[in-house]
Amino acid sequence: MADEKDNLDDLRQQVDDVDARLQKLLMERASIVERIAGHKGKGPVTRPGREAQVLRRIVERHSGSFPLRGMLRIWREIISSSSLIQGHFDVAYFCGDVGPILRSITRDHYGTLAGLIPCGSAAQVLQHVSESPHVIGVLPFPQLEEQDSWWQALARSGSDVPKIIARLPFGSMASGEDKVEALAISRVKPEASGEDTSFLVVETHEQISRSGLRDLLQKAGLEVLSLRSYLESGGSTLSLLEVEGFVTEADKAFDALNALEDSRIGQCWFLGAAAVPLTANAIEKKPAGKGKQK
Ligand SMILES: C=C(O[C@@H]1C=C(C(=O)O)C=C[C@H]1O)C(=O)O
Repeated sequence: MADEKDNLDDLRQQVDDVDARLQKLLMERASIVERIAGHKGKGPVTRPGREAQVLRRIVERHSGSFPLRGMLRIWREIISSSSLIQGHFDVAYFCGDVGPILRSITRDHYGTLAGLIPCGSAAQVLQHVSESPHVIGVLPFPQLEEQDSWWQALARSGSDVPKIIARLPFGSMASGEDKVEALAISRVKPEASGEDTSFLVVETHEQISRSGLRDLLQKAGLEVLSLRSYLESGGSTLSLLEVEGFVTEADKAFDALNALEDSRIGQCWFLGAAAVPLTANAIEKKPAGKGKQK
């Protein structure tokens, strides 16, 4: 029931006033971003770790009836537009089996203005990203026991080898498509967000069970969250491991893994790291119902 004191025209005037304030604040934000760009120089325009922190704070602060998913979507748009103020970037995405879904996940995350490059194969995505630090790649999250997966191509050393930098969707924005996940790759180094998982590839020369490999990694201080293996033609096995935390080549855990000196273990590569996405639970726990909040 409308409050008698509320006059409809007044209320609309109040909405218009809030809109004007919001727009002014966004313009003010943009001018601060321009100053940040001045400090960054030629540094990367998108910073996935920092972006995750910004979005997590949105969730923490949220209350009231405005749907949190909508709020997160608005902020993704703000962040991507802010990145584009600083410099151009394109996003090459794989339009294979889950192509239309990957496209909408990519668009949700990188916003209306990002240039999208549809690619018919993961190899094409990798090529675009390898050739330019201004291209981000979006690829399907590797499935268990998938034979020919794109991550094997990242198990190489060198500064021009793309790394995993983000996991999408971050805020479960694409409703109904949440089950499809993707990983973003870039030539720009991954950065910690404070709550991350890392991706490693470990080569093994002899038969070693999944639990055996998990135990070995635990000895090196690495908590394995998931493991996908692929038998190479030469007889060795490459395993993609997702481990808890932000673990890079420079990390002690990585050294410890190399120092195990277990003859079954061959080379190890750091593939990158990604901020842990917001769970549906974290988003839904913020009530969107009327009148529940002060
Ligand atoms: C403003 C920055 O650049 C980008 C835009 C951000 C934003 O709008 O909040 C956050 C991180 C970067 O992706 C920054 O690096 O701080």
